[in-house]
This record gives sequence, C-alpha cells and structure tokens, in this order.
Amino acid sequence: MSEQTADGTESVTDGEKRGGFPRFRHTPAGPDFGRFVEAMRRLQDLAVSTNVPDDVLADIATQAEELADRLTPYEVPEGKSPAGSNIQLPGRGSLLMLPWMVEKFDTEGVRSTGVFRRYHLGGNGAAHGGVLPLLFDDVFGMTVHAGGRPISRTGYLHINYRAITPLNTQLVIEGKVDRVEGRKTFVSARLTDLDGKLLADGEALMIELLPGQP
Ligand SMILES: CCCCCCCC(=O)SCCNC(=O)CCNC(=O)[C@H](O)C(C)(C)COP(=O)(O)OP(=O)(O)OC[C@H]1O[C@@H](n2cnc3c(N)ncnc32)[C@H](O)[C@@H]1OP(=O)(O)O
Repeated sequence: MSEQTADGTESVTDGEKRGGFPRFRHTPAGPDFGRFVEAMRRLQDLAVSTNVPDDVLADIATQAEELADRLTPYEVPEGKSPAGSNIQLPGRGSLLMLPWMVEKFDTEGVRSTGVFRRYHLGGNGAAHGGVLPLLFDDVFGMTVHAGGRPISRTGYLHINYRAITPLNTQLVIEGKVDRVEGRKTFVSARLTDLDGKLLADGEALMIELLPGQP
C-alpha cells in the first residue's frame, strides 16, 4: 500500500517491499535533454584533457559559471529530474552513470553496451579502476529490478580486473541473478570486448530493504 504525498512521490507503507523508498513517477526527457547531457559529457571529457592558456580559461570559467547560474533556478528534488530514469538515453540520462545503452532487460538478465571515454581515464590509456565498480553496481541494480526482485541495496561488490579496459572501444557487460536466499539476491556480471575477451568480472550481494530502511 502507498499514498500520494504533496511533492508527487508516493510514500510507502510496510506492505510494499521498497523499504523506505518513495515510488517516484517517471519524469520523461524532453527533445533536447539527451543533447544537453551529451554536451555536458563532452565538457567533462575536455575538462580533463585540455591545457588552456590562462587568459582563455578565465573567459571559459566565467561562461561555465554563467551556465551553472542559468541551471540553478530549475533544481528539483530527487526523482523529479529526467536524469537517471530515461532508459532510451545513454546512462539513462544521468551524467553520473557511464554513457551506456541498455540492450536487454528481462528475467534472464541485463545487457548493456558502450565505451569508456577520456573522462574515465585512469593511467596509460586504460579506464580508471574506480569507474568499473560504478558500471557493475549500476548493472547489478538493474539486474535485480529486471529479475523481479524487491528494491535492494548493495551489501558487497567484488570486482576482478582481468585485463586492461580500453577507452573509446565498444564493450559489453552482462549481468544475471545467480541465486536468491530470502532477502539476499546474489548477482554476477562479465565485462568483455566485442570479441568476447574478458576484461573484468564481478559479483555482488543485493539485500532487500526492510520496511523503513532508507
Ligand atoms: C533505487 C535504489 C536502489 C538501487 C540500488 C543500487 C545499488 C547501490 O548502489 S545501493 C548503495 C550502496 N549500498 C549501501 O549504501 C548499503 C548500506 N548498507 C545498508 O543499508 C544495510 O547494511 C543493508 C540494508 C544493506 C542491510 O542491513 P540489514 O537489514 O541490517 O541486514 P543484515 O541483517 O545485517 O543482513 C542481512 C543478510 O545479509 C548478510 N549480509 C549483509 N551484509 C553483508 C556483507 N557485506 N557480506 C556478506 N553478507 C552480508 C547478513 O549476514 C544477513 O544474512 P542472513 O540473512 O543469512 O543472516
């Protein structure tokens, strides 16, 4: 059971297996939202890959501050932005997520494809080790959801780095539910290139939230 609240979310009572999570309404992305996010991603890539002369940078910094000032009046609470819930966009429209596209989402598992970009550089041309857990954790969250399991949080996440993960190369990750034990869903995933070369694999324990757990 749930009831509508004034801010458009639904508060959840103990009968639903969502812990203390409100049930957000989907916020559709408008026609220019995907373009906006991609432009922001380009800026992120350039912010970590340019060496701009001071006089030029002063002007660019002012422009960046002006852009932020233009966006600020439109800030909304969690669940009210199109970022994160628009599965037709790379990274579901969230700048935090890797710009990958979900290609399969069903009870058998989740498959997502995409590239690590310059923004994700670690060292010597390879993806930063810290962005792989982000990709895996997000895929595990979707895998639990696609598998029809209740809303859950990551208890642990283990990644094995099997080979250097290249930038700007189309890759694929596939996640699946391995087994369920009460509140616990054990999931695993493999990250490969398009020739099937294993780059990383991982497993996680996703724990169903109890009523009221945030
Ligand atoms: C849309 C929103 C959700 C999307 C999910 C996206 C994934 C995420 O990134 S979530 C963010 C990262 N994770 C977190 O912040 C979680 C923080 N931790 C917590 O909130 C709590 O520890 C929580 C809710 C997971 C579990 O707490 P609690 O309900 O007290 O569980 P607890 O009773 O200790 O453990 C339940 C079972 O899991 C087991 N368990 C818990 N943690 C671990 C662990 N790290 N390793 C092994 N087993 C564990 C326990 O042993 C127990 O097993 P059993 O039932 O067999 O005795």
